[in-house]
Amino acid sequence: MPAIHVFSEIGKLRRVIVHRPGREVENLTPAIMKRLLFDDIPYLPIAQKEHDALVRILQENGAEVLYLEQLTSQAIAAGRIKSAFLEKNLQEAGQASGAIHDALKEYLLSLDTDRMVSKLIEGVRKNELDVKADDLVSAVDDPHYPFYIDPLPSMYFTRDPQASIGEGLTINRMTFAARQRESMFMETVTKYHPSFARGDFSVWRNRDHQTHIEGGDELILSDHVLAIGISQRTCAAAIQDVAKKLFVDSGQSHFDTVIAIKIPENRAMMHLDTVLTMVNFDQFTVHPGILDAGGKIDTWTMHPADNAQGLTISYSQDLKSVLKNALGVSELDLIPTGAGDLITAPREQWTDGSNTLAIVPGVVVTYDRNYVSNALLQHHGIKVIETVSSELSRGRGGPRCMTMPLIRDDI
Ligand SMILES: NC(=[NH2+])NCCC[C@H](N)C(=O)O
Repeated sequence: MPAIHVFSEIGKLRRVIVHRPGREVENLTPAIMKRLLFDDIPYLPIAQKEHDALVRILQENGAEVLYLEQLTSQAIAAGRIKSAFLEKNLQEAGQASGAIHDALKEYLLSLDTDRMVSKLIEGVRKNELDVKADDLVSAVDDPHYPFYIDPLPSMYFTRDPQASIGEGLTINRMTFAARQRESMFMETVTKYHPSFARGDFSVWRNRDHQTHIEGGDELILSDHVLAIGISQRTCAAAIQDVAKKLFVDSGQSHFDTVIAIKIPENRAMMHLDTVLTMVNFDQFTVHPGILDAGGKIDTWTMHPADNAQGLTISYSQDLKSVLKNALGVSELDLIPTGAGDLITAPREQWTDGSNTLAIVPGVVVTYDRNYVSNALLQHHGIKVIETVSSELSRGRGGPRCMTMPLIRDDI
């Protein structure tokens, strides 16, 4: 089996990457949480229990669960790149040189590799180090700001900084500075981890770009169709870039259809998977808030072509018929989040009621708190496995965001 094999959103989940929330979450304060993309501070011991419960569900249903920080640490050991990995992190964390850089480097290198990797995620507080500021960079450092290295509290949403597509992945340039370092970990894994050493996968797009794309916007609808959100986090240029790459490398990619779907740019709906996820061959959850009064939404479908752009584009506002055509199904069941109720829909969308993780066709993992959406899914014949969600949901992501599939069975 190649290192990556994901040709659907719903094929039986076999191998998946997660990150158990750690002390980075306890490094949030009201003063910095907004910038670090949190609306509240999760209670860590409960968040960890909830995360462990999610992992157990995945394992009991036949998935192998891998932890991103362990993979990173193994990759660093295999590549003997501890110092280089640290240096790159320091640079991107804004500590490229000077006395602070030197003190951080000495301190972090003295830790064993596992601990160093965790520490780069948790963040480094100023009171952990004793720095003699004998250079300008260090002298002008703001003494009231508590961190030398910011925490990465969104790290448990492993879906976003990297996303599998077919037998490859995108390693993403993240939109906000708060998350930019996150994709460095998977970049290192794909370069140095023994499980990726056969090179039997493609990097469709790496993190060295100026335009942004995030995995929450990347949906694998079938073995030849992708849907990608144009959103707060993903721009048209990046989508077109991925489409071209997939079309040109068609020998390896199989993908001949990319549907760009424009969703509102706001905090609650930062990615396509917060408002639209696939739960079965012909069934999706959809947040009614993305459709206008006439039930319309802007979509552009791209196919490969022998022209200067290398692709054709067709525009439509009829999401249902676009999806039906692309998937070759005669009927499509769009199941509204919160049963489409004026209050329940936005409330449950806020806690990721639309963010389902399919583990086989027709079986999804969802947060227990979104009980109206869950009941409706069941009513539509979907088997719903509920997972506990009081604290995890405070990070604004659900079961799909917290899981990055590496292998799914074909359907
Ligand atoms: N695929 C997703 N919807 N991910 C949710 C990410 C939440 C994270 N706090 C952020 O704002 O970036």
